[in-house]
Amino acid sequence: MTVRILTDIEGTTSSISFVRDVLFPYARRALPGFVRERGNDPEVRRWLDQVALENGGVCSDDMIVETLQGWIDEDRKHTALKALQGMVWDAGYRNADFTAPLYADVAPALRAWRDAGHPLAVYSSGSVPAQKLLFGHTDAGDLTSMFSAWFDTAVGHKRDADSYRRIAAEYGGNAGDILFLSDIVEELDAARDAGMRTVLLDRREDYPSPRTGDATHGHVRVETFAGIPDDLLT
Ligand SMILES: CSCCC(=O)C(=O)COP(=O)(O)O
Ligand SMILES: [Mg+2]
Repeated sequence: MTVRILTDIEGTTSSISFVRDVLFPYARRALPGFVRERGNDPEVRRWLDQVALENGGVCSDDMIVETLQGWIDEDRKHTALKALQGMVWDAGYRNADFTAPLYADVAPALRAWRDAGHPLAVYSSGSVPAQKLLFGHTDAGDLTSMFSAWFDTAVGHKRDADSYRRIAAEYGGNAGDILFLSDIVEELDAARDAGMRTVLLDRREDYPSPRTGDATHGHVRVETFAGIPDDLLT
């Protein structure tokens, strides 16, 4: 039996501050120009129309942009916002406005797991195109080829056990042979309810006060990928 690894991004492979202080403000600033230039592109329009619908239907593009900026400020994990953010970040990565910093332990661990035969996959609220952009432009180079599967909120929300059941069905193998890595205990609870193995990433840079005891909800807790116990990988 081969253990398959499924990893979250924000707070797990990359710092929360990169997402909140670099990616989100970039999207917030770039959205008005992006909607002006690409708002009639059907792939963009369908998401803008979805936002308008949630706002009662009839909405100017300026109102849609304001709504989206409000959702960014609230860190809403809305599929339309996430799809649009991915398109906006595309220009940022291509123009080298930023690269994606990974925690130093991440690329070596991913390589070691891949070389040991563990399939690797991502599950993030960020859209699959945004995930591929991030792993394609890391400070450790383009890591996209390491991953064999990518999941976003198209399978459901990350605190819902059914999302993990759907991932297990698509990713292959039994849920019990999938190890999910995340910094959010509620996501780990949902993965465990679906039968997956779980590890809580409790990174000091993101969480200055260690989460121990009851705060771990009984999930194995580590501070880096290097600390993940071998028995969870066999
Ligand atoms: C795919 S990178 C952008 C991250 C993002 O938009 C986000 O909401 C992070 O969510 P995660 O599920 O990775 O914690
Ligand atoms: Mg996270």
